[in-house]
Amino acid sequence: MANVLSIQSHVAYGHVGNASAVFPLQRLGHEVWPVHTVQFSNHTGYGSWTGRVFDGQAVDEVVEGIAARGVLGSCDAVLSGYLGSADIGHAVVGTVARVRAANPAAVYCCDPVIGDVGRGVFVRPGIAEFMRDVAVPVADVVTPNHFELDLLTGRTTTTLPQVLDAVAALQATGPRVVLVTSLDVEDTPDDAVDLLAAEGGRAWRVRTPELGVSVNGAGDAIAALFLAHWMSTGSAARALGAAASSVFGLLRMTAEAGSREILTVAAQEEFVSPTRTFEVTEVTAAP
Ligand SMILES: Nc1ncnc2c1ncn2[C@@H]1O[C@H](COP(=O)(O)OP(=O)(O)O)[C@@H](O)[C@H]1O
Ligand SMILES: Cc1ncc(COP(=O)(O)O)c(C=O)c1O
Ligand SMILES: [Mg+2]
Repeated sequence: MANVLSIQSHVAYGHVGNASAVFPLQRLGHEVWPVHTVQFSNHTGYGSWTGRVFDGQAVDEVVEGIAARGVLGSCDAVLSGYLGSADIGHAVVGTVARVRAANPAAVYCCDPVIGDVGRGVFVRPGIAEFMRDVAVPVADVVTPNHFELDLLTGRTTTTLPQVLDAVAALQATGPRVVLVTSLDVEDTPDDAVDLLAAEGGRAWRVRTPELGVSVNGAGDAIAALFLAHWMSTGSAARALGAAASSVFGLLRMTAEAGSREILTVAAQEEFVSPTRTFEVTEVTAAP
C-alpha cells in the first residue's frame, strides 16, 4: 500500500479534485495526504460557487508541517491536478523535489489540467505553458486528455499513428508513462470512448461505450486510479484496464441515477471490483 500526497482543488459539496481522487485511493487501501489548492463550495461547472483559491505559500506551509513530522521519506507518490495559478504550480514542483530528496524512489504523477475539446482552455493564462515547460518534464506519469495531449505537443492528432507519435514526443520531454483519456481518433466509433497508455516504447488501448452524461471529476478520479494501479502492478497496461473499468462503472451508476455529481461513494465497489471489465489491446504505429 502506498502513501500518496495529493495536491488538488477541494470542494465541500460534490466530487472534483481531491473530493474525487482521495476516496477511491483510500478505498483501494492507500493512505492519502490531501493538500488543497482551493476550497470551494462546489465545482465551477455550476457557474457560481463560494470559497477561495489558496496560493503557493499555503501549499508550502502544509508540506513544511508534514516534513516536520519526519514522514516525507515514506511518501511514495505526489499527485497533482487543477492548479489555480502558476504560483501554486511552483509550490507543487518544489514539493516534488523535496519528496524525492527524502525518498528517491517516489514518483510524481501530473494530471496536466488545461482544458478539453468542448470548453477549450479553461485555466488561467500561463498554466498551459507551466505544464508544458515545468511540470510535465519532471513528472514520471502524466494523464492528459486528448485535447491536452495536442496542446502540450503543439499538434493536431486525428489518427492512432499521430497520437502514438505525439505520445512519444511527450515522453521525450520527461515522463515515462502517459495515459491519454477521452481519445477520439478516426477509428473510434461515435458511441465509444478510447483511452491509451504508453510506457517503455509500447502502447495499449481500451475502448468503452460512451455514456449519456457530461460530468466533472471523472478525469481526477481516473488519474488517481491509474497512478494507484500502476504503482501496485508495475504495469501501465494493467493500470489502464483497471482504471478505465472502474471509471466506467462509476459513470454508468451516475448516468442511471441521473446525477449531476459523480457517485463516488455509492459506486465504491466499482473501485475494488468493476462490474464490467474491458479488454486492453496493444497498439503499434506499424503500417
Ligand atoms: N460520457 C462518458 N462516457 C463514458 N466514459 C466517460 C464519459 N465521460 C468521461 N468518461 C471516462 O472518464 C475518463 C476521463 O474523463 P475526461 O473527460 O477525459 O477527463 P477530463 O475531465 O480530465 O477531461 C474518460 O477517458 C472516459 O474513460
Ligand atoms: C475546482 C475544480 N477542480 C477540478 C475540476 C475538474 O473537473 P473535470 O474533471 O471536469 O475537469 C473542476 C471542474 O469544474 C473544478 O471546478
Ligand atoms: Mg483532466
